[in-house]
Amino acid sequence: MANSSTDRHVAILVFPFASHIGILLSLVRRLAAAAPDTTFSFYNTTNESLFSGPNPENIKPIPIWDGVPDGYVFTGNIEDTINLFLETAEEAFKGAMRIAEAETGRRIGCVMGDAILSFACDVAEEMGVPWVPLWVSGSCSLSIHYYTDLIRKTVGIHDVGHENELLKFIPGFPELRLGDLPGGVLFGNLESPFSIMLHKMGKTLPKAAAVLVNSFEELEPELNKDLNSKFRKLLNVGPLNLTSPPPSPHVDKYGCIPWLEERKAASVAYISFGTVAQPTPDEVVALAKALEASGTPFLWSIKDNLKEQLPEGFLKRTSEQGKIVAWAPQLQVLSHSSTGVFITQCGWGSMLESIAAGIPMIGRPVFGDHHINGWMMENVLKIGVRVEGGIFTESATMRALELVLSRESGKNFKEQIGHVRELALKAVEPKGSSSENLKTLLDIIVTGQNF
Ligand SMILES: [O-]c1cc(O)cc2[o+]c(-c3ccc(O)cc3)c(O[C@@H]3O[C@H](CO)[C@H](O)[C@H](O)[C@H]3O)cc12
Ligand SMILES: O=c1ccn([C@@H]2O[C@H](COP(=O)(O)OP(=O)(O)O)[C@@H](O)[C@H]2O)c(=O)[nH]1
Repeated sequence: MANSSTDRHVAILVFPFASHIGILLSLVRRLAAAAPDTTFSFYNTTNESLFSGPNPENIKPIPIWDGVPDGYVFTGNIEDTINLFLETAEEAFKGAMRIAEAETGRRIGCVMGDAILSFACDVAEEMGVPWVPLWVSGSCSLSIHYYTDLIRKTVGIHDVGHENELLKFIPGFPELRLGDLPGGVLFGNLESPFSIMLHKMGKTLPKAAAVLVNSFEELEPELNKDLNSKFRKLLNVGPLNLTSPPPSPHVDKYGCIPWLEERKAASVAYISFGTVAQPTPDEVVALAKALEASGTPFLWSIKDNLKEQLPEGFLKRTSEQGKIVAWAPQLQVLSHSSTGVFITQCGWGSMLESIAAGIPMIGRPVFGDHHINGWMMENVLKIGVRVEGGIFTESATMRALELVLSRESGKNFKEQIGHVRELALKAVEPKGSSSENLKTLLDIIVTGQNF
């Protein structure tokens, strides 16, 4: 028996890696504020910092096991840790959901969560409640996971050597290089739990009451039109960095903003590769040489282990030109008037943040959805370029900096991303497409209607 709308209980299943957690929590904060009588149990491996800031009281954090056995020696490869988590996740979540129902005294009436956790569909079916997954990336990568079987059947599975072949049969993709597909579709380890989970997700999504995407309809109209015909409901509810900004602005621990204040307008290259990806040590050297040779002011968020790879004397020679930090308040940096270009790995969250700030990009995709995100950025949205050859060299990086920062082409990129930014801002206005979709979502999860 489903609860009444005054004592609804929604379970939120988290994929606790990369920026997935924060994106999902930002949506749940928005829903919890709009539905104060509904309980949202949020199942995550221990991550106290997430709930250190102000949170609606109707979000109940529920700890789950991360799947790492006692005494396990980490390999340093995040995919190994992800695979450990995925191997025990279904039972861990089921147990935690029973605890949440006992502690709240409320039966779970809807199962939401990261779309990667597609076993949640079976769990919801067993409970007789709707499944509402959130894909934290864009419709471009989501479409490829939906069409994975067709792609494999048509193209065949390859290891290497076919990267430059073109796909021309996926709706919404006029043509796409095989090398730009997410890992685990045709290339890479197709048998890893992570790849298997993404493949299963693509086949399970049509059973969802609604598929949520961290994007906005106007960004990928052709892709959304096709996926809308394949799923019961496709709801673009983003950009979530705009609809649901973090509860408290990031602390500027390393003084990035005061440093930017001293720089000329639109002159600074901000560099970051997200929370997981890293360029190779050789590329760190090439990027550093290009920045020094071009004289481009730079703000570089780089993990300490890579900082040691910087060229001898680079930090001293560029002490007036650039600033190196271990972490930057990225939203505030991208929004600062001194920032002129974002050198990024093309993570979806970072790309949306760059669009919201109106900052053109230079992309160096690393793994996952980065390549297809970079393809969108360069070829469809035309709001930046990917570095020639796909890896940083001194010459290719200097050409990209010149293209985006100092030529007429740079003005075109700035103008174009201004148009895309306007579309994003319009989508999250009270009558915008994403705001309307959020209302539909609330109907589904709170009143149990509209699906
Ligand atoms: O943290 C990750 C570690 C890893 O070994 C692989 C991935 O892959 C993906 C991924 C794979 C395929 C796909 O279509 C999308 C994503 C990861 O997702 C992260 O999603 C973020 C959404 O804002 C962002 O796009 C990141 O760049 C992705 O890495 C994570 C990992
Ligand atoms: O110095 C940094 C580096 C990254 N980020 C944030 O970390 C997230 C990275 O997400 P992205 O989609 O780029 O990739 P992921 O980390 O999921 O691989 C984004 O929200 C960034 O704003 C940040 O705040 N400061």
